[in-house]
Amino acid sequence: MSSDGAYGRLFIISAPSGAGKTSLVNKLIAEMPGIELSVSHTTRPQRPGEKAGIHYHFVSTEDFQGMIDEGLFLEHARVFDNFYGTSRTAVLERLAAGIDVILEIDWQGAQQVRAQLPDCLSIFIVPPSRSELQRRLSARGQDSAEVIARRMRDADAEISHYHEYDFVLINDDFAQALGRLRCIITAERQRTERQAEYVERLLG
Ligand SMILES: Nc1nc2c(ncn2[C@@H]2O[C@H](COP(=O)(O)OP(=O)(O)O)[C@@H](O)[C@H]2O)c(=O)[nH]1
Ligand SMILES: Nc1ncnc2c1ncn2[C@@H]1O[C@H](COP(=O)(O)OP(=O)(O)O)[C@@H](O)[C@H]1O
Repeated sequence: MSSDGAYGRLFIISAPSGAGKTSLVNKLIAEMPGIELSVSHTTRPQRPGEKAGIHYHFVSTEDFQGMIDEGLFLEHARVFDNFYGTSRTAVLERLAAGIDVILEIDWQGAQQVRAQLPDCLSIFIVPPSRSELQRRLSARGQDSAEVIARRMRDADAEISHYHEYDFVLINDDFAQALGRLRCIITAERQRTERQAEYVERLLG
């Protein structure tokens, strides 16, 4: 718990690959104090430009399985033939310290987190169109044509879970989508139960 007695809020962000969730979240975190991104573990190969411990904790399938066996994941899932998971202690310690945490995870992970921490707030990001999604995946220039084709094939399956989320954001104009994301986080921080201690102190 933080010095004012409040736990951090947990935000889940999901989107089909290439919709822009990492770009939006990185920008948000850079400009907003008190909110951090959870760094996932993955068995996927490191992309050029990605840094271990910053973008992901890159681990072998054997080590990932060991972490599952030890119960170290809050959630984990197989996505595009690789494993991804969120460290339980890293998230819970930050929430207990009053820091808001963002999880960038897929719909399977989102379901697992909601079942354990129902107070979390989840946001689904969609691209303006399929063709723009394909264009962004290609323009990112980090995946082979085969990997991009696989991600496009799986996009519909991810998007079909949009109704399980509290909010849906269309990432067409970047600045507008970022503004809307900021609004959701800010509104959540103003919830009555999160301000109650402050107001009670004011009342004496
Ligand atoms: N369940 C779960 N999904 C994750 C986690 N980390 C990333 N993902 C999802 O894995 C998918 C692929 O991520 P990545 O390989 O980084 O590709 P990108 O989304 O195109 O940058 C995305 O849909 C992510 O939301 C995690 O810790 N848990
Ligand atoms: N609103 C936007 N308009 C145009 N390009 C965007 C927008 N949002 C993100 N992008 C670009 O699309 C690509 C995919 O974005 P990224 O954040 O990596 O997606 P994700 O994390 O969802 O896979 C990147 O090259 C990024 O710069």
